[in-house]
Amino acid sequence: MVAHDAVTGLSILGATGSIGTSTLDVVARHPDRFRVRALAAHRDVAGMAGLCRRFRPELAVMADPDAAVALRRQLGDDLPGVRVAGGEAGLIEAATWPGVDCVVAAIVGAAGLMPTLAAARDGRRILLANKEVLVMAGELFMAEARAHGAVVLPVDSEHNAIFQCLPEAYPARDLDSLGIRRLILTASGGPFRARAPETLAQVTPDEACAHPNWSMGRKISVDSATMMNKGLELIEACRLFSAEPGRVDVVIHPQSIVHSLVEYRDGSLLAQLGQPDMRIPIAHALGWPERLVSGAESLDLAALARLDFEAPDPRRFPCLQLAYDALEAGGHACAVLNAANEVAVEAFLHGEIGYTRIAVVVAEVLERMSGGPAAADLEAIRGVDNEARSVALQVVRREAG
Ligand SMILES: NC(=O)C1=CN([C@@H]2O[C@H](COP(=O)(O)OP(=O)(O)OC[C@H]3O[C@@H](n4cnc5c(N)ncnc54)[C@H](OP(=O)(O)O)[C@@H]3O)[C@@H](O)[C@H]2O)C=CC1
Ligand SMILES: CC(=O)[C@@H](O)[C@H](O)COP(=O)(O)O
Ligand SMILES: [Mn+2]
Repeated sequence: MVAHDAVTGLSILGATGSIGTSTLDVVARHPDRFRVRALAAHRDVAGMAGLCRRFRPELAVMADPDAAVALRRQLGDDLPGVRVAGGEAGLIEAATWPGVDCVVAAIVGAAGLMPTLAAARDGRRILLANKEVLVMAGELFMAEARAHGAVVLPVDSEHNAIFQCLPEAYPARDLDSLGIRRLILTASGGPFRARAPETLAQVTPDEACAHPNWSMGRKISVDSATMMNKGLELIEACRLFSAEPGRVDVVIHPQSIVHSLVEYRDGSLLAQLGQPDMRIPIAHALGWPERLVSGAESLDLAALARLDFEAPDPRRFPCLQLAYDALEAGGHACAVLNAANEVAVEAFLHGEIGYTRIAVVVAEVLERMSGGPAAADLEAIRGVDNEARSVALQVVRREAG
């Protein structure tokens, strides 16, 4: 076992969310090992105030400036030592706060791009849950991380599973030279895996968010239902592991026990299994290369009795096909896919469009913006993201009206 003599300073971006809460649950089990120095969220002032009282960070950031004012007021005289900041500048401050060794990137959506990129440029260790960063700006982000010596550890359960199944020589050697034939992402199939397709137009946001195995935020839960989540994860895998799209496959595994697999050239498949509990990949990434207690229960294989696998049906899950199409189109298509999906999911969650229209909106935006070159820099990426959002909003308004 590698000995550790220093306390690891943490910054948790998205601290009030599902990943943020699971991270803090693991961290609280290791008080001698971690010190929470910075926390950031959007506008959940009560949630953040509670975390500040419990973890006493040096910095607390609310992305919404009004929420930052409310947090300062709520903390009152109790915690004068906590600096409160707001806005995107505050998020970047949290990502680069002094004494932070490790940044947990767990903001949902494109809002996480700037702070996560700032952490990469500052050479911090990044525990990456925020897959949208890799989908919209994966090439730039990974290049910046490499250039500044930032280690990126995947928290997304499938990518963390793959990382655990790769040999130690990764990433110094590429997948081919390591004898790797395929990366296989498992997908639960979500709450509508077996539902009659003709009834899907009527499903409610709460039904779409009722994931059969995982408890997660609402945006990723809808993505799991449409299987856009697996599409985003396909792109995430290509970018994280420098894999060509043809080397990454998706298989439906309804139990979410096998979290993903690596197939080697000799035909061996290595898999990581565990309870569907995000504290496992989070603890793996927090402790890496050591292993930490996560709080997750052991897996009783005999009680499980069976593990099932099936091929995804592209007619039931058009969003997965759209992600394959965007990868194949290249250029700015993945950034367009991500932005259009964020707008469409938000519109569905607010009751503005039906569930089956999410794929329709994304497909139309991809078609209208097809053929654009890869955005060369951050400004260009933000430009594509903005344009795709405004095209998506036009489509949503037409659909809703
Ligand atoms: N949940 C899971 O099990 C998994 C999640 N992921 C990924 O992790 C990320 C987080 O997911 P999850 O925890 O489920 O999401 P949640 O919705 O539960 O939490 C989102 C977090 O991000 C914060 N946030 C939202 N918008 C902004 C913004 N504009 N600026 C700053 N902070 C913001 C929220 O703050 P506030 O509470 O104040 O709104 C909250 O802390 C996503 O990218 C998801 O795809 C990946 C694998 C598994
Ligand atoms: C926990 C996690 O990593 C999620 O991304 C999960 O994989 C979602 O489940 P689906 O397989 O249904 O997308
Ligand atoms: Mn996942």
